[in-house]
Amino acid sequence: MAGAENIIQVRGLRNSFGEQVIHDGLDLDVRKGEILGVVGGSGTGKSVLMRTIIGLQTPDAGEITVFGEPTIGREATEATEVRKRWGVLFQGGALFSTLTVAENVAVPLREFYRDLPQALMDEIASYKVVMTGLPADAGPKYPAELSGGMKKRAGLARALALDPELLFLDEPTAGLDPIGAAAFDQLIASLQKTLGLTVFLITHDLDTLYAICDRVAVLADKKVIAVGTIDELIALDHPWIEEYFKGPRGRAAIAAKDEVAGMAPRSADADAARHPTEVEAHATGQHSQGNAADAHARGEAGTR
Ligand SMILES: Nc1ncnc2c1ncn2[C@@H]1O[C@H](COP(=O)(O)OP(=O)(O)OP(=O)(O)O)[C@@H](O)[C@H]1O
Repeated sequence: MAGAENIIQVRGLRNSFGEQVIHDGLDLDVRKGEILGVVGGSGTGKSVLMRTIIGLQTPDAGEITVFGEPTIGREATEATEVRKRWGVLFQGGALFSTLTVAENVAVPLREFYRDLPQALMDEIASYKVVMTGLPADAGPKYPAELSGGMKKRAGLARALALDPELLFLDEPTAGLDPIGAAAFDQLIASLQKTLGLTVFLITHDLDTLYAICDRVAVLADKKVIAVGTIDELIALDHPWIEEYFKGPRGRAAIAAKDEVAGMAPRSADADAARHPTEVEAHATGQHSQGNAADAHARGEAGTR
């Protein structure tokens, strides 16, 4: 993929809240048409990174371009054209509880296309509802009437309202049961393929990483310490990465993936050995996260 077009480019990003430095010298490229998984221990700043890329958080320093347009320090009104080209599924879905599903989906349409006739807005909303696998009668329902999985789908329908080219997903499968999570993974993969989307996907879910991500970016030590395929990452000598992918959950995820593929069980080491790394990594050997992977896996709500 050398020379692939970067849809998102982050350089030298620094974010802090008071004394707490979240990112320092963070670089990241997201390539056109890929599903990039973003992982890291709790509090490493995955959501803050996403919020900064989409312009909801102003960093102390750094440069970010999305579709070649700078997003930092621009008023929402200035960046309208580029904002229309992405959709966001926030953690937990972030639906407006007083609006129906269809009204939630119509929110971005109202924001960007005020003059759109109501009938057309309704039609687009119903189409997006069905597209995300919700029953057609989900449109008039309120979020409180939906299951967790349905809420995620409604949030995804809203994220797709403007036919985006780029999708930001913040922990889309958190809190879903394994079957619901696997179904949601497949929905993302099939939408990505059908619509040719580029996807920035924050997750703690190893099954999601194995099932649908083309590459994975690892956040630790205030930076993206490595980016690559899982095989490439596993081949790196970094304690957090090793523990994350080769810990109990990592091994279970590999076994599940192999079972789906009808392959004999193998180990993460064997996986890595098949692909000697050429990772585009900034693997630095810094490892202040220590046992974060394990702690993270234990504390994570995802049940897979
Ligand atoms: N608006 C804010 N004001 C102050 N601190 C904040 C703010 N937003 C985030 N933080 C802090 O920044 C750090 C990174 O938060 P963030 O939500 O990005 O972590 P994360 O990697 O997404 O974590 P998790 O995996 O638990 O969701 C945390 O310590 C958080 O408390």
